[in-house]
Amino acid sequence: MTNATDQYSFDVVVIGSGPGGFAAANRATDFGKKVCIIEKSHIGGAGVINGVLTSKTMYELSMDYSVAARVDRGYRASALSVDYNLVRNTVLEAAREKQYQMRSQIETFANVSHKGTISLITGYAKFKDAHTVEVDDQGKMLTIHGDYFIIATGAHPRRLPGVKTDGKRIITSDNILSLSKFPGRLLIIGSGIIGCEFATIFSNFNQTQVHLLDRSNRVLPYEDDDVSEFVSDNLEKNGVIVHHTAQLRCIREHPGHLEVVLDYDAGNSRVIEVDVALIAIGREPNTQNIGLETLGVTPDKRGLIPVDENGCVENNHGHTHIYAIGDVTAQAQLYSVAEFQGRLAAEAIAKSICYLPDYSNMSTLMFFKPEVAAVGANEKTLQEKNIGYRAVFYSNILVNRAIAMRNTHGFVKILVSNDDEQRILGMRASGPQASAYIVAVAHLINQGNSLSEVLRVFYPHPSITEGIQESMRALASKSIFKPVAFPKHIKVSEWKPGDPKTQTPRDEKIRKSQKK
Ligand SMILES: Cc1cc2nc3c(=O)[nH]c(=O)nc-3n(C[C@H](O)[C@H](O)[C@H](O)COP(=O)(O)OP(=O)(O)OC[C@H]3O[C@@H](n4cnc5c(N)ncnc54)[C@H](O)[C@@H]3O)c2cc1C
Ligand SMILES: NC(=O)c1ccc[n+]([C@@H]2O[C@H](COP(=O)([O-])OP(=O)(O)OC[C@H]3O[C@@H](n4cnc5c(N)ncnc54)[C@H](O)[C@@H]3O)[C@@H](O)[C@H]2O)c1
Repeated sequence: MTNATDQYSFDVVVIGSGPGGFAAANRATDFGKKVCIIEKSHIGGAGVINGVLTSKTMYELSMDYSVAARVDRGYRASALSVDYNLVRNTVLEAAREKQYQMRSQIETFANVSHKGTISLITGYAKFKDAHTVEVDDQGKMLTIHGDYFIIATGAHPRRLPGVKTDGKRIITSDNILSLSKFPGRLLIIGSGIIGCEFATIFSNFNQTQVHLLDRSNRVLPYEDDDVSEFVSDNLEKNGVIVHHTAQLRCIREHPGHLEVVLDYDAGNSRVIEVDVALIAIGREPNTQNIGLETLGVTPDKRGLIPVDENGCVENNHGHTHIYAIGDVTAQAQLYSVAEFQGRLAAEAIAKSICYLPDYSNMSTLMFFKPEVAAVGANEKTLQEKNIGYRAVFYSNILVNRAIAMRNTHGFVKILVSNDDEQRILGMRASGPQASAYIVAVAHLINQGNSLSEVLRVFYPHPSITEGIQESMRALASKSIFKPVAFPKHIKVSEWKPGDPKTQTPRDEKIRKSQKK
């Protein structure tokens, strides 16, 4: 770092220390680069605070609590209680643990005896020109010059028009840790991943009556109907009141409570009382007010920065020396994607690209009860692209390890190409360990493997993954347990272009229930 009257120069300037920025900075040191990370707030971004690590810590605690509360397993905990402040302290302890690891790494590479170095600068960064950013550290201005820049500024919760958040009673996921106690009654607006995860967490602790507003009749609207229905039913079993096909008309603030008016597609309305409303209707990229206009870069209508396959930002004149990664780009808003893209940008700057991302093997873990894991294509995406497939559903009811766990609520659903090769295209899995074994199928997809590769291997017994092998055998009509004997638990189907889209009788069922 060279310092001349608060002016600093670096090979690579990274804006944002979330999973994308942190990975990019550290990979750049592998190439001997002098790097700085500029962070306006918490180190680790949404990868740590008010995001992945804090929500997952809270999830794990809530799952432990819900297991401890069970009375059907031969044991019974007595006088079980939970205190929000103590839960919050444990969550913050987990976040601090990770942040100290990140800071230890940065301090190690602040040492100039290393070939590559990292400096951490605190403040809000904004481009002044193509090679300069200004950093505002609470009024103290710094000027940072860079040969290359990596924009990793992440995303923030989308605002709901007409509803103002106050961080106390009307909140977003950024304010969960500011709550001082479990809300008695919580309305969650938005039934995507964040909405369903917090519905799971708060219902697990069993201190809160949870209402989940689902404006369509599908929670997780991008997943196949059977998966969406499975998740929705589980939320309801856990005590969540799911308001399908409901639109929020307004929230009226009273001194002791919030009055919420919901309008259902069926024509009726309902007024409910809650203590806290959590808005979780998606996240928008942090691309405003960072000086993109000075670079000639125009975000798309969703605010995303246009990039090439390496993450290089394109302006009106073509490629630039600026990269954008993670939640500010068009790919999925996931930790693993931000991290991969960060590493790739650093490699591209060093002209040493190792691997380009193959998004067909991208996986997502969803922290519900039970957990759900997804990799590759689902039926919806294949039908949209007119790609034929065969599908198999195999319930954990038939998997010995799940039987031993007394935990058979789950399944694997695998899609393969509808040809002789039967290449694996995607999997959805739920139940114990689904988040751990999904990556095995990601590898199979990445290697272009087919059903036969799975049939060749010894699957250890008793393991949850035996469901994967038995489901593949069922697709090949070679399974040990037969679909004809267990029609609800082993299902094989196929879809060809021209066939009607897959449907469930759910729409009618929900319309009837809302009219009651
Ligand atoms: C509640 C929640 C739970 C989630 N759970 C999961 C999960 O289980 N799995 C998963 O894969 N993903 C999950 N995500 C998504 C994941 O957090 C993001 O995809 C990921 O953090 C994106 O990384 P990023 O580096 O692009 O941005 P971020 O993590 O958002 O980091 C951006 C950083 O840039 C900083 N910054 C912004 N503007 C400036 C500026 N102008 N100057 C300086 N600094 C700036 C911010 O302060 C922030 O620290 C979750 C998100 C939320 C909100
Ligand atoms: N486990 C994970 O991987 C994980 C966990 C949390 C978040 N994330 C990431 O964070 C991103 C944001 O999560 P999210 O749940 O906020 O977004 P989302 O896109 O997953 O879901 C948003 C939901 O809000 C609904 N919605 C949108 N506008 C609405 C309105 N006006 N009224 C009512 N409902 C409305 C949508 O129909 C959808 O169901 C996700 O896309 C995901 O990539 C991932």
